[in-house]
Amino acid sequence: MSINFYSKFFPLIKKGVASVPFQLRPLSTRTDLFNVENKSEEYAIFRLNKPPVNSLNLEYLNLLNNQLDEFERNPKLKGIILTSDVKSTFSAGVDILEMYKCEPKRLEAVWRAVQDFWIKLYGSKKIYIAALNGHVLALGCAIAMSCDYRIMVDNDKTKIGITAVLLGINAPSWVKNTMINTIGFRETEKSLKFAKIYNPHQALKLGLIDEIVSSDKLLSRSEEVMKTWCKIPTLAREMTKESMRSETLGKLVNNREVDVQEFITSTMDPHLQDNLGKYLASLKKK
Ligand SMILES: CC/C=C\C/C=C\CCCC/C=C/C(=O)SCCNC(=O)CCNC(=O)[C@H](O)C(C)(C)COP(=O)(O)OP(=O)(O)OC[C@H]1O[C@@H](n2cnc3c(N)ncnc32)[C@H](O)[C@@H]1OP(=O)(O)O
Repeated sequence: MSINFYSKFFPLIKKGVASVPFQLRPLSTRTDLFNVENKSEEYAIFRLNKPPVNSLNLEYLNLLNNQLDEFERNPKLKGIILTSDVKSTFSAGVDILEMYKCEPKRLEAVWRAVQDFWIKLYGSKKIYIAALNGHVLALGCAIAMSCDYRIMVDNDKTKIGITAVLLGINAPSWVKNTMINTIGFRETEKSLKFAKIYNPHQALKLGLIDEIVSSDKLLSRSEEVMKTWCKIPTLAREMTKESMRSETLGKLVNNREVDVQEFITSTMDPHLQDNLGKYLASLKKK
């Protein structure tokens, strides 16, 4: 069995690795919009920081995609804890302003960047732990589900889920598949069909998250789990992850154009545009 999982799906990245020798990275990387702290050679903490809700627009997705590539290029790095510095929100998903009254070319670029992000994250050989400090909605939920493990703060007001259907959106098949692989077919069907939003205890019961901790323990517990997992034989862990995920991953990798066209067609639909306008207004009114 091939163990070269990442390069199988990212031949260009593979080419980059082959032509650019690995260089030692600085201890941490800080931009205005995220922060990477290398806790040891083996793992890093990756904090999203785009207030007010870490919404994902094209520029931010491109920035995050570059950072995922950066992680992938570091052979010593085994795992990443993905979290957010924004108070009470992990991510509210795609920036709705990218979808409302949008230019088709820009929308296409946004969706390709969303696909890239999911393919890189879901297809990574590294260990990703989602440390969910706050709300985890829509694409934010798909991102969390694409990690290997989810730990969420114990706060009844914190929400996790995907409510696409309320706006007339049929979630893309790779989002559905990611959810099916996390909580099973029946619960996914109920969750998406009825736009279910869960608090942490409901999500834990469902298996949508794996642990709940108090907010002051979120990072220490995530690091504890990460350290344990870093001790697992790397090759076997990577091969297991590949064998568990390659089928689902391949379904999007081999079907990207159809997925792009479906997204553009459904988003440009006047009825959906109308819904998005009302939804945006309701968010602003609060
Ligand atoms: C629209 C499509 C819905 C679902 C699609 C789902 C799945 C399909 C998967 C693939 C496609 C993915 C698409 C998406 O991800 S679209 C994004 C959908 N996201 C949401 O529906 C979340 C909306 N936000 C909220 O519910 C709340 O903001 C949240 C996260 C619970 C935080 O609440 P709170 O702390 O009270 O903050 P505010 O609501 O006051 O928000 C502050 C500020 O941010 C603006 N904002 C919130 N979310 C978004 C967003 N996703 N995009 C752009 N802007 C957003 C909000 O309007 C406020 O703006 P203001 O100017 O008033 O400060």
